[in-house]
Amino acid sequence: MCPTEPDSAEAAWQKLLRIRQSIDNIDAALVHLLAERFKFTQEVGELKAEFGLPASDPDREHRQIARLRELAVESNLDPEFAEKWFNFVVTEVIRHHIQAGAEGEEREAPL
Ligand SMILES: O=C(O)C(=O)C[C@]1(C(=O)O)C=C[C@@H](O)C=C1
Repeated sequence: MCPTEPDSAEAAWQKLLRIRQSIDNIDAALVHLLAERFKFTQEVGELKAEFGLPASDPDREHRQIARLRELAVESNLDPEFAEKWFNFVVTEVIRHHIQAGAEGEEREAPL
């Protein structure tokens, strides 16, 4: 048996708990990072709504996807997954931008 492998069910359980602590920390960091990203995209949405800019920017998205796919490969992460994750987040951002634009229009033209 490899010396770093747990040699009993108890040792395996201790190792699982230790690994889960790191997974918990990473999940917390991801939530914090996503919250920060959405704070910034909210600012972008307000800017776009104020100046009548389109909610989505497909060129920017394509450039980001190419960049993130490269970073994923370098980091040994599946580039398909990186692209899916980005598209999932951006779809939500665009939904917020459209909502912000509609609310801005309502404020400008009340019934
Ligand atoms: O950079 C922008 O213009 C944004 O609105 C942000 C963002 C993103 O979340 O990365 C979202 C929508 C656009 O299609 C492109 C990028």
